[in-house]
Amino acid sequence: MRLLVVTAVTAEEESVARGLGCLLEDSGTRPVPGGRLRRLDRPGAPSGGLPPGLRSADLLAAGVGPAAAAAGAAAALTGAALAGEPYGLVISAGIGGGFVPTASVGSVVVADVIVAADLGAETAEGFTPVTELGFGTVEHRPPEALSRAAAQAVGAVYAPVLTVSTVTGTAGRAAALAARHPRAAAEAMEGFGVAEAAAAHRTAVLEIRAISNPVGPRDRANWQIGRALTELADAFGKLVPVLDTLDALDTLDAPDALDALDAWEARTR
Ligand SMILES: O=C(O)c1cccc(C(=O)CC[C@H]2O[C@@H](n3cnc4c(=O)[nH]cnc43)[C@H](O)[C@@H]2O)c1
Repeated sequence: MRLLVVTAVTAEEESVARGLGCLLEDSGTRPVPGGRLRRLDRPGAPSGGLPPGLRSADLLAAGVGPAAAAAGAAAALTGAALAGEPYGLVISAGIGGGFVPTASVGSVVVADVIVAADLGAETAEGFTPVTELGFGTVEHRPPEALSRAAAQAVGAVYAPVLTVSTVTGTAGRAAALAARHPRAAAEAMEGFGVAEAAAAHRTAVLEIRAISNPVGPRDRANWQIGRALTELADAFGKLVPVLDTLDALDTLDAPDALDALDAWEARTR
């Protein structure tokens, strides 16, 4: 199974690489339009054949925000498909803000749903999501059994992760988001962009966030970014055994990847 992990910045990419390092070796970089992929490969078996399971991971630091994330993920997914090496799974990963008390600083959240929380219109009655205006979508759902297994392996909170274009900086905004999304555990700025690109390629998506700060009044000096990056690396280390079971996606083209994942989910239930 080939994996693409999209982060915003290289510090997050480095954490993911450290976490996956127990299984995969760094084999350099590959260009993609607008950026470069860092390739981690699994060493071949002595016979020259590759063992089943997770074969490689491409890591992409695509920039901050949903637009940069979508553009980067789409370029990588398209490049891989054209090269005849489509990805079986895309993960949006990085640090994020946690809704207190569900997700405290230092905890990890795996999304059961990835929500575009500010994609819509402001009206006299308040915020209206774009779907109520007759357009598009505001939610992407990761495969349930896979995301649940990932959360369990990592010891993560399993709950909605919101994607916003503006980091929440007031108690009022935090309360408004929590009222609209009472189950939300985290907010970040890239998940929905990555999920849109994955959906266009009919490829499964996960989002994993290590919490660096509470969602609420802006207190940038107290963001615990180093701690969150360590937790992110730890989470990817714990995720390896789950990713290693996804060999069913190995030989399939992207259009079939979701069907293969359904089959995997049926087997593991
Ligand atoms: O100094 C600020 O207030 C500020 C404004 C915009 C962006 C930033 C960043 O540091 C980028 C945020 C980066 O990290 C993720 N992240 C982390 N915590 C949060 C949060 O509470 N809300 C939204 N995003 C967050 C995000 O995914 C970005 O990649 C700082």
